[in-house]
Parts: sequence; C-alpha cells; structure tokens
Amino acid sequence: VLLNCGTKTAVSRKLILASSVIAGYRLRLSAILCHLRFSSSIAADMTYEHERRVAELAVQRATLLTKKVFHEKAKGELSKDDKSPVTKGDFGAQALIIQAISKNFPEDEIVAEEESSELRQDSALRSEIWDLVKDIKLNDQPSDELLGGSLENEEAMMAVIDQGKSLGGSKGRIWALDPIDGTKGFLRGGQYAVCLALIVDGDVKVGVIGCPNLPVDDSESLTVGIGSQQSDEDGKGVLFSAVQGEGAVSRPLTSAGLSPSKPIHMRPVPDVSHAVFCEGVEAAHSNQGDNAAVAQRLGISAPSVRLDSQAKYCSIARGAGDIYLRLPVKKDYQEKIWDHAAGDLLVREAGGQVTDIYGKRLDFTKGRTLKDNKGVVAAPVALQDQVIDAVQIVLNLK
Ligand SMILES: Nc1ncnc2c1ncn2[C@@H]1O[C@H](COP(=O)(O)O)[C@@H](O)[C@H]1OP(=O)(O)O
Ligand SMILES: [Mg+2]
Repeated sequence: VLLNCGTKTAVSRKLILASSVIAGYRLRLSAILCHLRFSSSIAADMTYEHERRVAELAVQRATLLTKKVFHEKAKGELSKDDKSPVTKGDFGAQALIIQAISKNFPEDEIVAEEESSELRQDSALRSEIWDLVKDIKLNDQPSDELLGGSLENEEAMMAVIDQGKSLGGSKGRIWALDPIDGTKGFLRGGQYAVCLALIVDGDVKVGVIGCPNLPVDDSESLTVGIGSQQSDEDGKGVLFSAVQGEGAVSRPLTSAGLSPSKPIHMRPVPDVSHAVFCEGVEAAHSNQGDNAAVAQRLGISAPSVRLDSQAKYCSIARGAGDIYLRLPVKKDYQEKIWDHAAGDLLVREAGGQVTDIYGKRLDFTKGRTLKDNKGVVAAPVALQDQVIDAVQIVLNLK
C-alpha cells in the first residue's frame, strides 16, 4: 500500500483504508472463530451419542435373549440346579452385544467375561445357543439395522465371542461387557443385569445397564430383595444409561426401539442415619457382617436391601436406596472391570461418588481387573467422606 502512495494525506488515507480492511478481516475472523467454537461445543455435547445408542439397543436386544432363556427355565424345561441357563444366557448375550459393537466400532477393543473354548468342545450346547442367537431381533427395523444384522453361523458366533479377550489397559477405546452379571440372581429369579461400558484412556465415558427384573416404578424397588421372585412380569425391566458429563437416565426395557427416557438422580439424604444401604445377596461376594457394622456406626437402623448384580448401582442412582457397600471378603480378590465400569459412571452421573474402601476412585486402567482397588463404597457425594470414615474404622484401617 505504502509503495504506491504519493502525498502525506494520501498515505494516511490509505493507512486508514488498510486498517479498516484489516479490521474487517479481524471481524470476519472472530466470527469464524466464534462459529467454530460454537460448533465444537455442539460437537462436544453430541460426543458418545452414537456409542450410547448402540450400547443401549445392544443391551436391550440381549435382554430379549436372557429373558427367553429365563422363561424356558421357569417353565421347568430345565432341571432346577442345571447351570446351563446361565451358560446359554451368558454366551448368547455376549455374542449379540459384541456383534453390534464390532459392526459399529470395528477398531475398538472389548474386555468381556466369557470366551468360547467351552463351546468349541460341546457341539450340543453350541447349537442350542446358536438357535437362540440367530432368532433374536428387536421388533423395530431401524434399531435392528443399526446393530448390524445377524451373525452368519456358529463359527462366526464363536469368533465374535472371542473378540472379548482384550487385556484392557490405560490407552484407547475399550468396552467392558458382563453379559449376565448376577448369575446367582438370574438362577433364583432375582436381580441380574446386562452391563456394558465404554472406557476411553481409562475413563468411563458411557455406561449402560439392562435390569430385566427391576420394577419400572422406582418406589417399588426398595421392596425387591432376596428371593422375591419379582421377575418377568408386566411393569418389570429397566434400561439405565449415562454419558460422562451428561447425567444418567432410565427408561422401560422394550422388545423394540428405545422408549422415552427420564433423568435419574440420587436422592438427597440430609441425615446419614436415614440412609438405606444396598448390598449383595451372596455372602461370599461382600462381607455382610462388616457392611452391617458400618451401617450401625452411621446410625442406620433400617435393614439392608439385598440385590444381586449391578442392579445395586442402578437402584441407588435412581434414589431407591442411598449407599452401596461391597466390603471385601477375601483379601486377594480382584474385582473385574466389567462388574463395575457401567455402574460407576451411572452413580457418579446421578450425583454420587464411587470409591474403594480407601476412598480411592475405581481405577479402570489396570487391565481386566481393578487390581489397585479393594472393595466398593458408593454414596451421595455429600455423604461419601462420612461413609468412608466409618468403613475405615470398622476395617481397622485408621
Ligand atoms: N470373592 C468375591 N468378591 C467379590 N466379588 C466376587 C467374588 N467372587 C465372585 N464375585 C463376583 O461378584 C459378581 C456378582 O456380584 P453380586 O454378588 O453383587 O451380585 C460376579 O460377577 C462375581 O464374579 P464371577 O462371575 O466371576 O463369579
Ligand atoms: Mg458379573
């Protein structure tokens, strides 16, 4: 600009012109930046929506299989202490869910509870499971198509089951899957859950839990305890989900597409002595004596609500119960990541905190197990320190 200028006035005029051009560019640039920032904030809000939807539908579809197996058992088609319903449900649900994950997210790793060697040696069991798996569909074409259609044959089913062998770790996208959590509950007609979570670089980003035997009505769930046989009637079956930073929701399970969801929250507990605590039914999985001693120290006189599976995380996340205690029975037991990842996020997104007995957050970066944690303590954020304090006194940790 300056090279072509003649007089002083021309120079200053041209300088003014040049600076207004620059100002114009600046304005446009800031508008572009603003737009970019706005669209990236929308993008951030939408993050993991696809993963959540696929996970919700995959879990919902898998519960169709587990319920079918449960009905066969309930009709007496299987002997009472026959463990095969669990085996069929476990393998079948794992195959259906991994198939949906690997169709939609082929690069992702999967840490799942089962592997196919037992099936490879038992052709009768294999074909029974295949008969179930090949026919399970959501009664809603777009939802079914999103999950990527059916598996081709028994061999494909076993290959898909074995995609769950990842060793986990601190890097990358890793799904943690428990096809039937709470197998004892499943067998006795109590609570069980189909659980799926996406962990990214060690952080749980998405958590989905299907509880076919939990009442849709939250207020009824406190009455669901040991041996209550609340299974598989109308009004039962809840699908829970959470995405990090976006809260937690629940909706009734259906046999088709997703039903409308509602947000869920832990309930406020102004006085810890009024809290209701949940624990497992199985005395071998958590120390019920220590759990009771903690409750007593906190002044809680109400009896515990006993539920199998991650239904405990779900129950407190929706305010049907407040505290979940899982105090260790065996010193050397390492909790599995698929038993906790989805529930951990669900409770934290509903206003709770989840730690181990030392008050340390669950660490999902250590492989297939939570080897740096002991036990689980989940409570509303405001109560967590108080509960941990009581746990540490009871366990002589302080
Ligand atoms: N000693 C143990 N301590 C804690 N959890 C255990 C123990 N043994 C098994 N589990 C796991 O507890 C989970 C069920 O928990 P809950 O009692 O709350 O329903 C199951 O996934 C089961 O794993 P697995 O399936 O490998 O037996
Ligand atoms: Mg389990």
